[in-house]
Amino acid sequence: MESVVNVQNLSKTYGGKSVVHHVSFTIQKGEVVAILGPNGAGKTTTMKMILGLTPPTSGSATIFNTQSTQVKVKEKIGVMLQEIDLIDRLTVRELIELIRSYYSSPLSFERLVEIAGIRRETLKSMASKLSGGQKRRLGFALSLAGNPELLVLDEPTVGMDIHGRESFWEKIADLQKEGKTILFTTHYLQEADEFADRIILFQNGKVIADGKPNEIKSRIRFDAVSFLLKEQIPIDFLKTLPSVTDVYVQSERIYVVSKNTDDILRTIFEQNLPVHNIQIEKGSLDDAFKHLMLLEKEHLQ
Ligand SMILES: Nc1ncnc2c1ncn2[C@@H]1O[C@H](COP(=O)(O)OP(=O)(O)OP(=O)(O)O)[C@@H](O)[C@H]1O
Repeated sequence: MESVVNVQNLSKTYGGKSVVHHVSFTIQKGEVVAILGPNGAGKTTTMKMILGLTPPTSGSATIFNTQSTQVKVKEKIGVMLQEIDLIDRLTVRELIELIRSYYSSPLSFERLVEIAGIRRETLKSMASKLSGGQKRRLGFALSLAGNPELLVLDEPTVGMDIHGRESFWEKIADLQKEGKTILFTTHYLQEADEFADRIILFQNGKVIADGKPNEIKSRIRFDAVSFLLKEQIPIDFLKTLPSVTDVYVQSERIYVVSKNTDDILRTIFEQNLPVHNIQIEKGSLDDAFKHLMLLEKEHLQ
């Protein structure tokens, strides 16, 4: 198989703070891969390092086995970042034509307008005056202008309405059938699950799981025992119990995350811990993912 993106031990530090930490993965031709994780997990920074827009502190990233800053690679990549800077005083039509003119074999104007779902009446509008959703569509058209082999999309559906999202994902599926490789970031588990062949799960700048959506979903599902404290006691020792993967506090309730909730209950009773209102949480997938997001926020504070 042909490797399209190759990331080896990639790290980025901003002002002494590690935001991407020894990340490695390879993406093969024709894969649709989601980089999934909560806000601030390091998804955009990783993407920018892959694209050569931000230099890594250490490690390396290549596209088609070449540094992405080289022109011959740029011809093969289409990119849509979160903030779309649109040149002032150009209409949508003029901007699409301008970007097409940079490439040796661009997609036709009509095809771009059709794929991106841009309405005919929008073509005469000033690009910089478009709504958020319309800007995203235009950004999608521009990313495809050069008929790229690799599409890199940062949070592509933010700001799109439900119909916009549906048609966007249909087009992505069509592009995959044409053999294109697609890498996108998202913080929606559902989006990654439904539309990617593979999910690379980020947390706190690290890859914590990498696999097919079903594998990832089974990784993040969790059970927990939760309780309130009758009196303040140190709870850190709970983290050292063999089956425990996490202990956190939310609205005064202590959550002890473990695949073996019986073990936790036994410890509570054997040690006669001053707790009350004990609950067994059999987390749904959505809860598990929200939990992951919440953890991220607490770690950042
Ligand atoms: N230029 C920068 N200078 C300093 N810190 C930065 C810079 N860019 C990103 N960061 C920090 O790096 C961390 C990771 O940010 P990044 O944008 O990569 O996360 P993300 O997973 O893409 O999140 P989001 O979904 O919010 O874009 C954050 O804590 C962010 O504040």
